[in-house]
Amino acid sequence: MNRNTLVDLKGISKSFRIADGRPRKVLDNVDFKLAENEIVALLGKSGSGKSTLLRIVAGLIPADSGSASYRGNPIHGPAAGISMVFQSFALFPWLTVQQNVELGLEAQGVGPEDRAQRAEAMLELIGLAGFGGALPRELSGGMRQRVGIARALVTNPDVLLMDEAFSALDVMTGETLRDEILELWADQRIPTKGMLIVSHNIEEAVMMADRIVILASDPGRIRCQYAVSLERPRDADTADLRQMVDEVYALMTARPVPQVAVAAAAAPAPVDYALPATDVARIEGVLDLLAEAPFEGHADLPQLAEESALTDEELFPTYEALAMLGLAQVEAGDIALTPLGQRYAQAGHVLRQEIFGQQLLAQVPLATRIRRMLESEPSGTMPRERVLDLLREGMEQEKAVHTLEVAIEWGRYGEAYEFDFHTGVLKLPDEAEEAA
Ligand SMILES: Nc1ncnc2c1ncn2[C@@H]1O[C@H](COP(=O)(O)OP(=O)(O)OP(=O)(O)O)[C@@H](O)[C@H]1O
Repeated sequence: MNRNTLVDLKGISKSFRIADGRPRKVLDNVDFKLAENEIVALLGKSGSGKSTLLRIVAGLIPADSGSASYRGNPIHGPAAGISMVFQSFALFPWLTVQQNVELGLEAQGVGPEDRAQRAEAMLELIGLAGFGGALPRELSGGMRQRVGIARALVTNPDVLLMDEAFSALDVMTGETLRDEILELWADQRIPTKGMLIVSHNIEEAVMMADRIVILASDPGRIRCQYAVSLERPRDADTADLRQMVDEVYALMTARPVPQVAVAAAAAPAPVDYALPATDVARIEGVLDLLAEAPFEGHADLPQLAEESALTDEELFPTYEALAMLGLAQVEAGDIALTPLGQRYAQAGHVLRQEIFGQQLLAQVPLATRIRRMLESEPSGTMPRERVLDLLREGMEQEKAVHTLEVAIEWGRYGEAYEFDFHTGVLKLPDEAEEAA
């Protein structure tokens, strides 16, 4: 084994049982190494298995197959050299700050005096001197996460894992904390030799990591890697860094939007594609933002993200929806309204609904299919379960339910079909029923 390898994952696969008892593969044959002196960020869509991968490295859950080792030793349960910081802070509310930080040391059998001293020193290092006696609820979110970080660092971990450690904090607090950790790392004031972080925030990944690993979804696989060869400390406003953020955005959006059949096609269109997790309000919000100054219909994705109040996790499915509906095109880290998208931006409510419905039926096979099924029913109605059964042939229950919810919201807005939430029945819109 290479002496510099801290964590080595080979052929890792992991499935979870989903609601209907069927296994769902979350990670598929993942090979990954974390080397000494390296910070690696894992990026990927929600559900691509990033946290699962981190939890396998932390020894919190086992892989189904493949091998996971830390410094050459198989990982079977939490290893003494590996610590984790959680998004939710995961503090014990009834323990003081000092007691929370001491917990990790207690688990390692460190004596009370030594524990107290080390916890105090760590609290000082992390900017919490004097707060040892406070309870978590008396602290702000940023300070609570400092406690979470102190608890992870007090054991002098060789490897630090961070699962969206800053995403529950406001932007400024998150950035300050992130920069402080990077400073401790760069000045070698902590003995940590490697970090593996999960993030939803592309800029955060570029600011922190030496290497970014992008996971594909369903099941999670390593899709590509990106080296961030910039000196530290990094400045978010330099041209080099912006360029890299752009490139990572481009990689994240490189997924081809499925080429879909039009409504007039003779064969029923496939409906095994999960619809993006977004709603009409977001779709129109992003479209309006894109249409306005300074973008005027064309934007660099990171810039658009900065201007919008949405997270990357909310934006990506929305871009996908805009592209699916033929209202925008996403290419190489840029998004541009199509001529139809421009028209949509200028339209009033009624015309918007009309364009939405027309595009939905022309571009989204599931909507077309629902409409055809309704048209072939003498009553012009059917229970939602019929669509769910159809969706379940190609995807698992959770995704099928979610996809149907999206299809219903979009379909109701575009007046492609109606839905009665009390009875769970889908129905042709009145005018279509009269025409049928
Ligand atoms: N203990 C579990 N039991 C069943 N399913 C699980 C469990 N843990 C995770 N999953 C499922 O596995 C998939 C991957 O989850 P994971 O949290 O690893 O993804 P992620 O990429 O970290 O997502 P996010 O960015 O939303 O946190 C999800 O569909 C999730 O619902």
